[in-house]
Amino acid sequence: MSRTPARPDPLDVAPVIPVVEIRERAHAVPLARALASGGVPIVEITLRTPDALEAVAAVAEEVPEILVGAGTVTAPDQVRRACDAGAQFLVSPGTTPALLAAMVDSGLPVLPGTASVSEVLTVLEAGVTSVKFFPAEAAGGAEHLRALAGPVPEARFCPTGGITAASAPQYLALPNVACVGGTWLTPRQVVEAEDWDRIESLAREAAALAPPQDG
Ligand SMILES: O=C[C@H](O)COP(=O)(O)O
Ligand SMILES: CC(=O)C(=O)O
Repeated sequence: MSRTPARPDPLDVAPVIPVVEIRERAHAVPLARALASGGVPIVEITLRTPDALEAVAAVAEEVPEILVGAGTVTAPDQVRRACDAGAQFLVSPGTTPALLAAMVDSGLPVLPGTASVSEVLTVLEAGVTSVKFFPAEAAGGAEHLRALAGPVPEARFCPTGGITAASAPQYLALPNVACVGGTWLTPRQVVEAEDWDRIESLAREAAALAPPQDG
């Protein structure tokens, strides 16, 4: 009998989840390889570009050393398409009952987006404890998350939105933050120049921000 191997929680892979918009399909595989070589074996490809699902599929197929997820999942029908493409986790910027149900039903690890205590409670009610906090800087930053550690200690966060290499450590120091998300590892001009060495070096710096935490 074959078994589907358990997939790691995306929060436990690296201190940073790189959030990537793929504008050229051919960039997906070398970019993923550069992140993994730099010590960040995880990437969230946002479903914001025409080639995003094919990029997810290419990375899932050709870069087994990285965990590839689909981000910007905003509607239930995108969940099936992301699963069919081979996504290994799903990320949404926000949460609705229908979207949350579809994400949970997928059986994949999920990172639903929240910006309020009520949204966090909704996600916890669905049995999900890995939670995205978006848009982190605009929605209250590290102070917001520090305030949540008392009333909802079971929620583990990946704050995303406006975070940089300079601001990441203040989030990573919080007990309820497992990792942060951000685009700073993959600047658009660096990707367009296909400067994969630079991406690898940015990943190396990000990997050194903090060790991955145990589940
Ligand atoms: O929407 C964009 C990402 O979720 C975060 O981007 P950022 O790290 O550039 O703020
Ligand atoms: C905001 C984000 O990272 C997403 O669109 O999933």
